[in-house]
Amino acid sequence: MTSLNREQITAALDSVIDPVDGQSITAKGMVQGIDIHDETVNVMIAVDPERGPALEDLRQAAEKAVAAVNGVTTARVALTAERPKAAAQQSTQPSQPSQPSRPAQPGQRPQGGGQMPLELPTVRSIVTVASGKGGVGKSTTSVNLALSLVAKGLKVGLLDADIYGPSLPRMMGLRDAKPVPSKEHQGKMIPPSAFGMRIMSIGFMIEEEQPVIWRGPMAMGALEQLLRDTDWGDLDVLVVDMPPGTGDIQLSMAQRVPVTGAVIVSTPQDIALLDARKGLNMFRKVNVPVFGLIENMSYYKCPECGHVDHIFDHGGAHKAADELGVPFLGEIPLDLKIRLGADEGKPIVQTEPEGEHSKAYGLIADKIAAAIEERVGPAEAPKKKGLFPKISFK
Ligand SMILES: Nc1ncnc2c1ncn2[C@@H]1O[C@H](COP(=O)(O)OP(=O)(O)OP(=O)(O)O)[C@@H](O)[C@H]1O
Repeated sequence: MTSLNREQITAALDSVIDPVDGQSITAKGMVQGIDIHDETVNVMIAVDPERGPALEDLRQAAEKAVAAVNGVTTARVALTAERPKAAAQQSTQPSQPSQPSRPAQPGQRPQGGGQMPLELPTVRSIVTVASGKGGVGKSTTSVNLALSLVAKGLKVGLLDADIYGPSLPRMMGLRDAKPVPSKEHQGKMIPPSAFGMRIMSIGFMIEEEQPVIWRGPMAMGALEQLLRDTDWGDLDVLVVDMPPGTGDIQLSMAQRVPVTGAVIVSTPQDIALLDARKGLNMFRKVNVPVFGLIENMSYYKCPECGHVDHIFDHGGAHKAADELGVPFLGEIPLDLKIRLGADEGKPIVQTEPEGEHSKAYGLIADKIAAAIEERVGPAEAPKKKGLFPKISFK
């Protein structure tokens, strides 16, 4: 069996012409994502929503071109609509048509391929939490870091972009919660809140046990919709729990979302670190600043006697960070309380805010907040401790 590659698909799409100006859709940067799975190829093409209905012929031509590639048995092409700037602004803030004092996209950077980054005018900064592979504790870290940023007085939102295994509804104790349509901002959803944060997850739309089979373009489309159609309110920082790995979805996510900075979570094992390096390279490729590496499950401290055991090779992430020239943000121990808290919807930073683990998360959050401030300036709202209601578990 021949294995397909992106070059073959891109070459086929070169021949698909946009009738408006006679240019190839690849040359115009309209091809947003190519996802190859065995002999199935999914392609996403970004179009102006005004033109969407008129482009069915173009979509079919692209599908035909991809289907004709040797080895392709199924070709699917989807059109994805990018809202024009004015409309996006209007639907987010109908009562305040312009806000010149605040840059809409503080993390905006030059994009390759003519792709437009998404507009999120009420979000000052976006920090993605990524990992080269699954199961390293990326979601647990995202939740606890987001809570540490809340504790610093920042307005924080949390997006679960882990479409393969959305775990934030469970980790935030929001299993039965659902977003509700916003009365104020038409077409937007108000996401559930917990611990002073608005949280959006694909998990609110699907059952946790239901396997998520969508791939590439479909997944990216769903993610974009989650980001764009959520009423986030004014945020200092949106923390995005990325899907694990460094595939197409992660890449287009990093390209399409105006990310202020990325943090990479790794466990100390070598293999995970190799994956972390891939993650780092991915962000570098698309010019997203990497705020640094976090080593999770770094060591085990016996709760009885205080003895510290380095179950996995300790310090690998620190060494790798030095070698790769990115900051090492800190280490989080392997601890039963962290696991139980995450799995029971009671994150440790919330339940034990003064505990040593919360302090470890807090120190990392300080570095992230400083890195954000360096890029987008200080938070606009005066930092107030206790801005959000304190929630305690009985
Ligand atoms: N520091 C830690 N100490 C103990 N358990 C942890 C720690 N960090 C994460 N875990 C546990 O490890 C498991 C995987 O964590 P998590 O879901 O956060 O990983 P992930 O990288 O987001 O995984 P996936 O990519 O599969 O979504 C969970 O059961 C979580 O409670």
